[in-house]
Amino acid sequence: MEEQNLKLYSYWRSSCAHRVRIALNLKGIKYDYKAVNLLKGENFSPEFSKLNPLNFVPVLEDGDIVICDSLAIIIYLEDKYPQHPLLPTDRQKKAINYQAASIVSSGIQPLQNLSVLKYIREKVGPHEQVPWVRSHIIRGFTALEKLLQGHAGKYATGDDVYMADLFIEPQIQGAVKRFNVDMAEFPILSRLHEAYNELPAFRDAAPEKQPDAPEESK
Ligand SMILES: N[C@@H](CCC(=O)N[C@@H](CS)C(=O)NCC(=O)O)C(=O)O
Repeated sequence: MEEQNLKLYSYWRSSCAHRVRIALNLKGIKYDYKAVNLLKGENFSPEFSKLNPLNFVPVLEDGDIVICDSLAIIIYLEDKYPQHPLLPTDRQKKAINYQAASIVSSGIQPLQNLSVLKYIREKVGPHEQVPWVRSHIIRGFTALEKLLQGHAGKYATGDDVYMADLFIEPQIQGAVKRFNVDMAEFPILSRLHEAYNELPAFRDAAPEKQPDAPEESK
């Protein structure tokens, strides 16, 4: 692992932080893990608000440089650390990686984050939370299956791991573990999920492996 002075503000179960953890592991970059407990509202502390006025994890600190948002962080890491490229050179495959990242990061995850769930729980009703999230996951996964058809190899866009994979796996883990989505409907995604599990960079980034994961999740 390459020695760096990077700090990653993360929460064990955050799928957005999970994407960045995979990128750091693939590139072999050591970092300092700063736990931010979202359930305790630590993301709304004055110190954290200074780092990210949107009060979301992940945040990456690299000396004086502070980057909020997993996609921005991943692009920053890609620029700074060329090892293990996260984008293919083929233009079409590159575009598929951008689309997959966007389907997850704007079409699925924002609709299931804690603030949205709290709003639904309080303003609509607690029973509406899970059906809401599941419907958006299923819609996004259906689009991903179509997008990857004819392009997926061992991984999302061929036989190497790229950006799409970093977004897909944390979303599948959340879908299965937290929202009980039946992956049988999504054969490509199910196959990818199995393949990621073989890779140490993915295994070590998993929520239950993080220092702030509660004992019962391990
Ligand atoms: N677009 C942002 C979204 C960040 C985000 O939604 N983070 C979630 C955890 S995955 C969060 O901090 N939620 C806290 C909340 O909803 O209050 C990214 O990709 O980093």
